[in-house]
Amino acid sequence: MTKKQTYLNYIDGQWSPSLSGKLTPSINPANREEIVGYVQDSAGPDLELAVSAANRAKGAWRKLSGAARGDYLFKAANLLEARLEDIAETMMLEMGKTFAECKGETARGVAILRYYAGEGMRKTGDVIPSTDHEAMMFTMRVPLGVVGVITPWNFPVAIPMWKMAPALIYGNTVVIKPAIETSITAAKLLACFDEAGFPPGVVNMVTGDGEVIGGGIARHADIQGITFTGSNKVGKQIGQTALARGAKYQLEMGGKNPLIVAEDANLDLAVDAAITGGLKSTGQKCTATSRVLVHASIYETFRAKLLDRVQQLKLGNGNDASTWMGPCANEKQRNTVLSYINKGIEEGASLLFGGGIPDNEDLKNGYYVQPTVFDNVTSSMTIAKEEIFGPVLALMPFDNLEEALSLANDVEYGLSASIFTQNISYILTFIADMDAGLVRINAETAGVELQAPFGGMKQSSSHSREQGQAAIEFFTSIKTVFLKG
Ligand SMILES: NC(=O)C1=CN([C@@H]2O[C@H](COP(=O)(O)OP(=O)(O)OC[C@H]3O[C@@H](n4cnc5c(N)ncnc54)[C@H](O)[C@@H]3O)[C@@H](O)[C@H]2O)C=CC1
Ligand SMILES: O=C(O)CCC(=O)C(=O)O
Repeated sequence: MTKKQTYLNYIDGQWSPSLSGKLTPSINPANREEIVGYVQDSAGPDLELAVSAANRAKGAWRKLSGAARGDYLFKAANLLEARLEDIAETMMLEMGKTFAECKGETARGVAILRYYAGEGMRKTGDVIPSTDHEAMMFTMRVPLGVVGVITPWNFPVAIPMWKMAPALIYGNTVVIKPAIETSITAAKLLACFDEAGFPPGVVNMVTGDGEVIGGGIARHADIQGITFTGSNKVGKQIGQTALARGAKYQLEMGGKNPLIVAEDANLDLAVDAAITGGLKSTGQKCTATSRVLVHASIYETFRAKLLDRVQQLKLGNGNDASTWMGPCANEKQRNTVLSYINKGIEEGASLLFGGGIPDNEDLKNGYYVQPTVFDNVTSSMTIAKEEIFGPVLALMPFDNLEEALSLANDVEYGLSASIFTQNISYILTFIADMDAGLVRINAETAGVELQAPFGGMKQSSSHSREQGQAAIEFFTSIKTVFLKG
């Protein structure tokens, strides 16, 4: 057996082992016996070194022009593009998505870097007329300082990139703590920044336990901004810790996203959207469809078409080109999904398909769970309310659009939502009355575009927006300048 590689922290422009001397294996969720490699199980003193390095680097980095910072991002983008296959394969091995999805996501990472590299040349302020005709008044955007980036395992390239790239282009230095499950992918991303020649301390990565390193970032007095994507529980803790010490924070958390299928919908397209939006990436997207609300007049036809398709989905290792859906990303996640499925059954929903661990011999070493469809779901059931983050669809009938929207909005989350219809009045009502940060018409609930603002309403986010030009709002402060000769 070949010895698996150990990946290091990246601090102050150097690859360094944790002072703790401890390592954590990264396990392939498609085969729990396969160790992908080892990453540093870091402790507080490692974080201390990274934050000090970022703090030392921030003065010179913010003084560079946006164009100069953009040049570094362009170089990192080119390196990521050149390593796309390797990084995509690492992502697949660490979290189980299909190779095609991993390649798509890595290409998205390249595009995000290029988009924000270009932002370095765009305006960062406004001229505002002063009441004093001899004075000039304008705003300028200034960086926060050191930004802590805490990311999950479900988009191991895209999420770090859509947080790090805007943080850097607007003049901040960064300390990232990726999810432990996908820390090798993160190390390979950081290698692109290293080889792009970023000055030491501008980007730093410390891998390790969520509470120790992520919590350490939230508490650290020298970190002025924290951007987080992950669970609602951890997000709220980070928000409270940051608020208590006056740091800026941005939280992107869960969703319980509805897909509404009106009586005039193109049923084949709506079925496609329910399947790809709900089950691709094994349902592990905050934008995944989890509730499918179908008009009563077409409910049975839709259900039959959906079941027919779901039964044909092929589970397997992401490296097999015929695989449609991989495993859950880790054992804890599979246990969570199975416990939600059991809750659905206990609370009286009808299990139409799936509901358990597949019994195929070739899948027994992975954290697989069958794609699952429930019928007779009511909005008071746990599976209709809480984020499952797994391949589980809950079908619910409705009689009119008003009822559909009331069901769709009857959850604590408000991230994304879709409707399938050709009826312009339904479309306008849906756009106006759906409480979600992302509303999509005749398209699945998942899939965001990097140049547009992304974020949720209600409990889905801390109400700021990521991506596109909206990112400038979080990663900078506004300075208003009054200038008189
Ligand atoms: N919105 C999204 O895209 C995501 C949502 N989730 C939701 O969260 C559930 C649990 O997944 P987890 O991986 O356990 O998410 P998590 O919220 O525990 O982890 C996300 C990130 O936060 C870090 N973290 C964990 N505890 C922390 C703490 N006390 N302080 C600071 N940072 C901490 C983790 O190490 C990771 O980097 C999923 O079932 C899903 O419902 C998970 C991943 C992504
Ligand atoms: O749907 C997407 O492309 C993005 C989803 C996402 O941001 C997430 O799951 O964290």
